[in-house]
Amino acid sequence: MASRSSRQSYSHNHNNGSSSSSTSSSSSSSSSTAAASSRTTVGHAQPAHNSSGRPKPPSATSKRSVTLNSRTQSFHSDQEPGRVRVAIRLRPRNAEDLLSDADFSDCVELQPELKRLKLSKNNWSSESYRFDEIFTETASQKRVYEVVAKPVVESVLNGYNGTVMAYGQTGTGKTYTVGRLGKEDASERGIMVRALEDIIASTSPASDSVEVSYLQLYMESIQDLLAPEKTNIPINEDPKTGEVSLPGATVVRVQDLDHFLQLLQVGDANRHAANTKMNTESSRSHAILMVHIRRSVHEKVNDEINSQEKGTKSDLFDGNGIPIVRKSKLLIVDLAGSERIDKSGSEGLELEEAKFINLSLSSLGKCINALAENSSHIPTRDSKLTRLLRDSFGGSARTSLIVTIGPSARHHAETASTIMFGQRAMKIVNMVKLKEEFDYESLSRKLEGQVDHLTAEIERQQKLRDDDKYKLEKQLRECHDSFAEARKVLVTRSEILEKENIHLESEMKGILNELNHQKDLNNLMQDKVAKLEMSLKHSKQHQLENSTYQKVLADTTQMYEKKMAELIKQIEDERAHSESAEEQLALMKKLLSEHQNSIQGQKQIDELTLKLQEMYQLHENTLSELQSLKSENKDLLLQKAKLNEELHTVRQRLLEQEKQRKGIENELIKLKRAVPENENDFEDKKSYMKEELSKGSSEFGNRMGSYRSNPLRENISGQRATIAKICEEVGLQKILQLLTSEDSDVQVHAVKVVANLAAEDINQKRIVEEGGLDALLMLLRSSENTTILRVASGAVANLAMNEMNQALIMDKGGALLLAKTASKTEDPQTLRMVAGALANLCGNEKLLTVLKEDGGIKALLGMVRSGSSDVIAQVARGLANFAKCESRGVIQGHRIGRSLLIDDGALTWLIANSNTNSASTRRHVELALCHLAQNEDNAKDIISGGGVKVLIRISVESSREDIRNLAKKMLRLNPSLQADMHAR
Ligand SMILES: Nc1ncnc2c1ncn2[C@@H]1O[C@H](COP(=O)(O)OP(=O)(O)OP(=O)(O)O)[C@@H](O)[C@H]1O
Repeated sequence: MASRSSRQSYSHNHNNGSSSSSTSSSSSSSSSTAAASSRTTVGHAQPAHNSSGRPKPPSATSKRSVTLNSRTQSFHSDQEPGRVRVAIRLRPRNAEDLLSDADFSDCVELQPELKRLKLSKNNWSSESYRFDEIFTETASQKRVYEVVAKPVVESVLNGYNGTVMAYGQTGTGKTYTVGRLGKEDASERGIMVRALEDIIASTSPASDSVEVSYLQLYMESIQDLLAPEKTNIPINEDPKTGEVSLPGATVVRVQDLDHFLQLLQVGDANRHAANTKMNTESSRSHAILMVHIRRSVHEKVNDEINSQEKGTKSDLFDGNGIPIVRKSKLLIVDLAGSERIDKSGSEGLELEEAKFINLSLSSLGKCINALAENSSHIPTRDSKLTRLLRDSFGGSARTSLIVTIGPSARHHAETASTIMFGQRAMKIVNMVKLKEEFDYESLSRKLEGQVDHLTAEIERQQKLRDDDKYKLEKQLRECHDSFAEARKVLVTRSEILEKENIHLESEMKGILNELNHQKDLNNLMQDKVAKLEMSLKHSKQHQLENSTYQKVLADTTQMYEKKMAELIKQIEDERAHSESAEEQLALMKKLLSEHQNSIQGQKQIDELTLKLQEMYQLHENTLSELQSLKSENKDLLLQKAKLNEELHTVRQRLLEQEKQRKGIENELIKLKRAVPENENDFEDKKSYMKEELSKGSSEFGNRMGSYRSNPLRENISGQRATIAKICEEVGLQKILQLLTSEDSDVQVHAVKVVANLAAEDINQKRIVEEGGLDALLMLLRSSENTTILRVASGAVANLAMNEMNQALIMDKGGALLLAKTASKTEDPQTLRMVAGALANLCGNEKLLTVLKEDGGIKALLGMVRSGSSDVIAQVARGLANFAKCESRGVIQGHRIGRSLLIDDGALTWLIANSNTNSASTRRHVELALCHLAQNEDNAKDIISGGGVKVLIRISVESSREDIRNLAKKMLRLNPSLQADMHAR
């Protein structure tokens, strides 16, 4: 139930929808509609409104839109979005009604079409009431669900909290309406099952979660119906949001409807039911089903919100599709019966139950009255039920109430009060709020996923690039190799060609020379032939002229002709030779040109070079591509780093939020728990342990064992650890400053913390160094507060355990102050602390004289007046310490004279209390007497005080063997005591 301040700004008072008539039943239309319209104009949260661009609340689910009939819509009309809706359901007559109400007269008459109910007091008077819906006894479970609960369920699916509750007298059908499992007949299913059916159908297990807790509130104790051993579960109320939660309750994630049915069955089996006279199946507890829905909001919606709320969200989230979750809670409550105790005939435990039920229901009624009347105080804290339902009435949830009534006139009074309850509830207007938040967890998961994806992508690209690079380098190497090979081949070939060329050229030269020679010869022959022809001509002339010579001439001619033929043949041969030489030359030339052609290989080299250049270019390109990929890679890495940073920021925020929340919770708890209630126990045990340790008692080991396992000790060490942590966080200096605070409460807490710190050896030095001892002594000097005096004395006692501090305490007048404190208080706890402190100081041999002068011994002895065995035990311990130090001084030879204890009357007290019942006191008294007996100078007083007899008894009867032996030794070694013994 919301606080008055928040509610006032949203709600508006509403007229009662009832009208009464005396002789006839009138269906007065005192208009709740009119009132409702006035309510909606008063700045209501308007969840149905979509002007803000937010998803339209309660009327539609995002996954499965469920069509509502006109009656459903009017029940949850958008006109009054936050008002608590109330429906009446009339149970059919049962066998008992039929038996008891012989005349079948009903006290109620339903007018469902008018949404009115007439309640007849008697035959002549009735009252008419208007409700949001009226269900007759024939109304089906399905219709009841669809009208009353389904709109709430849809609203919850859209991110609003919702409550559906059944209220009514025992046996009127609350459990039937709300909790019926309907295992055999699905049409019988109640609201819980139907609600979960819809929720499961409208959510996706991949992105959403549906979790349930099932509890009962029985006799003001919340019990987990899914784990019945969990009882008394505390209620947690968020001081900021007012959200109510039960951190100790079992929360089960629902897998499917069968799973939920199983859970419900287990819960129902555990539900405590006691029979009453009115209904053998009566539920004596309030059953509460809590359904927590967490839904991821679609990206689109997210974008819409981002665009609507630009500037309000951090840049980090802009355009990134940050997941948003809607968390909502549905409460389905089956209240225990609202019958009157006297009428139910309850007795014994059932009477007690009924009282608790009445307590919770009546405080629910009070809250509803207060809310309906716009009261400034809503008494939500009166019962656990109202604390649990704090948010359901006047809070931020959408609430439907189904009021169940029976028809019988016998229950007129209960029915009337039930109806009035419903009427008042109708006036309450809630401030329905959408609860959306960034899903930092899934954002974190999403970012992690992105980072992983990017990392894998970078690695993949890097690998691809490495592969490409490797391939290109390989190709390049191969090109280089083939280029070098080709070059080598070309060089060899060109060398060979060169050589061949030179050879051919020289051969050609030779042929040319020969040809020229042949030509010359030819010319010569031609000249010769020409000359011969000339001579032949001349001869022929001579033949003519000289016939004698004709024959010779003929012979000569014949010879010359022969010779000419020979010469001609020779010329032709030469010609042929020349031709073959020319042919050879042509061949040579051809060969030469061929060779020259082969010189074109050079061109191939050039081409290859060109090709290589191209490949170089390609390589260059690849390199530049590599370069750009590298820079892309760099960008990706930068993006990754940015995402990591964002992830870190988000995690930090999550941690901070969590830390802040825990910090606030813990601070309170810490402050409450910081100081153990009974630190004295610890002190006792600690000094006891120290003492026992110093004696090396064998039985101490056993005791120590049991002490270690003592839960009190564990508790105290836990508290000590908490205090040490606080000290670490707050700082000792600040805590010590608080000792001087003007607020005595603060002083009390501070001195308790300091006392606890002082109990630990490791803290004592620091406390003294930082002025803690001065502050504690100041408190002893000035405070009148018993607690402060007690705890400060305890703290001084703790510090006085440390030998280094003992002289300081004495120097600063600690003994005087302790003595003064002892004289001004009668509080045994304080006296015990003071006695403990003085007893610790008594253990320092150097301080004995000053301690006595400052009145320490007198103060010790004075404190026995309290009669407290704890105080007396400390006194005895102090005297034993004192006597022991003295006897040590006597043995070492630097102390003479009788004991300082004797003047102050300690010996007399020791002798008188040597037979005390307290084992601890007795042991210390025995020890003190033994040590006093060590000093010959004390003998006279011991003898005169009757101490010899006591020492003899100690030597025989002491429970401790070492003390018996010590007493025997003293009696034997002290001559005066020996003499006295013999004289007896
Ligand atoms: N509308 C209904 N139709 C048929 N039977 C009904 C109807 N309402 C209640 N009953 C029957 O009446 C009996 C009492 O109902 P139920 O146990 O639900 O009452 P209740 O209000 O929850 O009682 P209690 O407060 O004691 O738990 C049951 O047997 C139930 O089946």
